[in-house]
Amino acid sequence: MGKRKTKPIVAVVGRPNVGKSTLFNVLAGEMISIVKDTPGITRDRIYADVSWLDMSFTLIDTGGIEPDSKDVILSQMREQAEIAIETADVILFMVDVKQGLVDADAKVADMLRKSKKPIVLVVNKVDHVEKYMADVYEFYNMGIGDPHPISAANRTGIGDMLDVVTSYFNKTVSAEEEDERIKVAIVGKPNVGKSSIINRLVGENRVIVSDIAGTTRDAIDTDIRYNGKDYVFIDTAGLRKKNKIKEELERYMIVRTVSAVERADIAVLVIDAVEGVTEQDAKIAGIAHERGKAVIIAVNKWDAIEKDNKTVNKFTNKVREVLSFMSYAEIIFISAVTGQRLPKLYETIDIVNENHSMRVSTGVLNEIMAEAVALQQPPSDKGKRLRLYYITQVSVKPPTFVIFVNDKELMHFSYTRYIENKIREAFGFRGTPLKFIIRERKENQ
Ligand SMILES: Nc1nc2c(ncn2[C@@H]2O[C@H](COP(=O)(O)OP(=O)(O)OP(=O)(O)O)[C@@H](O)[C@H]2O)c(=O)[nH]1
Ligand SMILES: Nc1nc2c(ncn2[C@@H]2O[C@H](COP(=O)(O)OP(=O)(O)OP(=O)(O)O)[C@@H](O)[C@H]2O)c(=O)[nH]1
Repeated sequence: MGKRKTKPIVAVVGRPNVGKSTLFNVLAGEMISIVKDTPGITRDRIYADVSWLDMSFTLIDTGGIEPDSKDVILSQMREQAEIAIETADVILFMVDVKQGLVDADAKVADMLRKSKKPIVLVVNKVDHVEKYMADVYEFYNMGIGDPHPISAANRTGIGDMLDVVTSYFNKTVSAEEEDERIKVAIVGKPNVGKSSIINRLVGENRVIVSDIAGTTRDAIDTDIRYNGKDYVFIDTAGLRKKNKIKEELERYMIVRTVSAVERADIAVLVIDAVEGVTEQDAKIAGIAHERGKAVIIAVNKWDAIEKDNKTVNKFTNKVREVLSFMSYAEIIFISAVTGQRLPKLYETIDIVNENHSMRVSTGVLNEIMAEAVALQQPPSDKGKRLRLYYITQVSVKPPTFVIFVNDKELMHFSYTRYIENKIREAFGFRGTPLKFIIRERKENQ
């Protein structure tokens, strides 16, 4: 433990109507982990966490809006495929047995093949295997490997398909585990100054060319050695804006943010000081929050606003209000243009990195919990009082605690929050979310 757990990313590519949403619902369905205490985040099904046996991955639906002409379909699919190639560890290419092999599929298959990414060809709507098997074989002609028949609607073939998908995971995971560099995703809506920050950081420091060459997505990774430590900055800037309608842009922004954040330990959320903090910032922040990453809120363009001695406080309060679900996040005020407080950005990265992987001994945790319980009586309901028996930290990144209680129903969110605050008072855990798992245990166990 203590190693970074990177969840692989699986992107679904396919023409309209082949059944992507249906598959998405089958895989994510009830398992979709909506974080209820993250307000402002209406989560459309752009991405979801999926578990299969002992593995888990992030599923991304790259499909945008419904196009209406054949030309648009092809160009849209190309966009989807590009996003998938850029962000995914495994690409799930979905076709429809009832429509057969169409030209657009073949063209996209060519693109995917060239990317050298693992591709799983999934043939959907094979509701009767005997009836359709001959049609399934036709898809061998695409030259991207074996077609895997499924019926998303009937939920058949899904397990075999997942076995193939997950069989590609191990290789990437072991390579990442060797990696001791501090991984920082620079996220934020367009035009807040993400590239400017990275350029400024690069300008002042030697850049080491990434040693994992050859993959498209490393093009957006920047390695920097600073004060004898190695950092990787993962960029989400430079979204191609041409020909994009608002909803599409937003989808791509989210897909890229999820992919960057997933590969990082720390997310630096860049906010534009001139524009102030917005709901769009909250949406991006929510991605880092629900993924349990350490978070630094960097208010950029600080050079560009009029300031008096109350400005920092006012801005801080506003950020705390809009991003109330991440009160743990560090806030700093920077300028990519003047370089103001960029050294402090590194300092803050180091601090939150340490806190994100900090471990507290069980003995000390139980002392703190006992004290907390003595100070504020746990809640009761219908004559039954909550009892907290034991607390232990089970993992890091983010720090995760298990609390054993007599009755889970009695452990209200507010009391968990109270215990969390006591733990933070004692240890800080600056910049990192904490996770709590509540377990029931019999009185005399
Ligand atoms: N017979 C059959 N129909 C299916 C199956 N899976 C999906 N469908 C149907 O195919 C249609 C399209 O499914 P969707 O999941 O919406 O397809 P999509 O690829 O997400 O489509 P877009 O949102 O347009 O990109 C729906 O009418 C589904 O009910 C299947 O396994 N068998
Ligand atoms: N005054 C001021 N302007 C800045 C600062 N940082 C960036 N800018 C300007 O803001 C604009 C956007 O900066 P970028 O670095 O391209 O922003 P980005 O977030 O990478 O944008 P996308 O590529 O669209 O995601 C540019 O005109 C920059 O010159 C800053 O600290 N102060």
